Amino acid sequence: MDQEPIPPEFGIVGAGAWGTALAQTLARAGRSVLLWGRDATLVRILNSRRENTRYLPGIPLLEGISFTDRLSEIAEARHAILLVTPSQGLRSACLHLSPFLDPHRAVPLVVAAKGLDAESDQPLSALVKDLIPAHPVAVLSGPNFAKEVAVGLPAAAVIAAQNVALAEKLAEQIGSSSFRPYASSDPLGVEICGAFKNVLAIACGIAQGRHLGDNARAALITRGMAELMRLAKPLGIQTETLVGLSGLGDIVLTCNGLQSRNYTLGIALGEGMKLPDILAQRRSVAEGVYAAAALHRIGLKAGVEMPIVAAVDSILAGHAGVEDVIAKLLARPLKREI
Ligand SMILES: NC(=O)c1ccc[n+]([C@@H]2O[C@H](COP(=O)([O-])OP(=O)(O)OC[C@H]3O[C@@H](n4cnc5c(N)ncnc54)[C@H](O)[C@@H]3O)[C@@H](O)[C@H]2O)c1
Ligand SMILES: O=P(O)(O)OC[C@H](O)CO
Repeated sequence: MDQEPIPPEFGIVGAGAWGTALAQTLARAGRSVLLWGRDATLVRILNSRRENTRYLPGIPLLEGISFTDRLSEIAEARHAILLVTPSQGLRSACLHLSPFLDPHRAVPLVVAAKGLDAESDQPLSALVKDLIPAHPVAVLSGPNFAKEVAVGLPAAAVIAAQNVALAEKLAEQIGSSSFRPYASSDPLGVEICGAFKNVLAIACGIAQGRHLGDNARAALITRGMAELMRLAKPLGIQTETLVGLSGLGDIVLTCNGLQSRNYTLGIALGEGMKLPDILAQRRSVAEGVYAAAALHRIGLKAGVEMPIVAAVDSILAGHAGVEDVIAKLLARPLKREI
């Protein structure tokens, strides 16, 4: 008699660079993983070549990973389901996944995308909770370029959940000798940091593209941190989160790293390219393009001054040119540092 196949320990929704890298790190930790991609052609390539030729070319994928284009199979995952679509695709991914989930088993859902829902300005974990209320939700974030994680270079991340025991359990299950997740009880803080760093990386890229120098980048990063600290207060975000892996850690990485899609998008803007032309040349997502407007609105609602976020938003929306925005930022009245 044929035996029923054992469901995978982890399901991953989204076969882009990060979903694939997370599958790889889980497989390296000895976990069984099923990776879902919505594009059947890519899934066929993944199955036949065991390489994500589109989003993570040149990296052989480990044996513990299987691939599917059927979301129903992901719902069987025993430990957790990682949600790794771009932020603006998460709503539809949840709506498609939800009917297959068993609310009585309530497998944890882990948001590994970095952004905010542009329809509601909600953090993604809140969106998932709204759409799939019976399941516990956690978030995974930190300074992690997909390619480095995929080849097994050392990296650290943070896993946050309101119930910190869940975050600790997931950290145990996901961690390995090359990938160290730290647990946190501040999912909102981790998500706001993850969205914010992408916007700041675009600002730093613009400065780089305009050849404004290293001093300007250091000033932008530091004043960006000041904006984040101001926003953190009314939102109730823990200070430790701001200087943790999802905050300072990811800002250090993304605002300097030529591997960053947000930073390089900023460079192209600074060099004078138009946003639609930059986006048309890219296959991969640059989340800061969507997060800037949402964060700007969140700042206004909270009564918090966020000049760098506002500047990036106005450039991306085509309301102002790069030169004007830079001149305006530099002409702001002098004030106390804090
Ligand atoms: N690439 C990285 O280094 C990295 C690291 C950490 C976090 N992240 C975050 O992970 C998320 C995904 O990024 P990525 O790098 O994997 O993106 P990517 O551009 O490499 O791939 C995105 C994938 O999502 C799929 N997709 C797009 N819309 C979808 C939808 N509506 N439903 C289902 N699938 C959809 C695409 O087909 C593609 O497979 C982003 O929020 C990003 O900020 C990326
Ligand atoms: O390429 P980016 O700019 O999306 O950055 C990737 C990761 O978020 C870095 O932590």
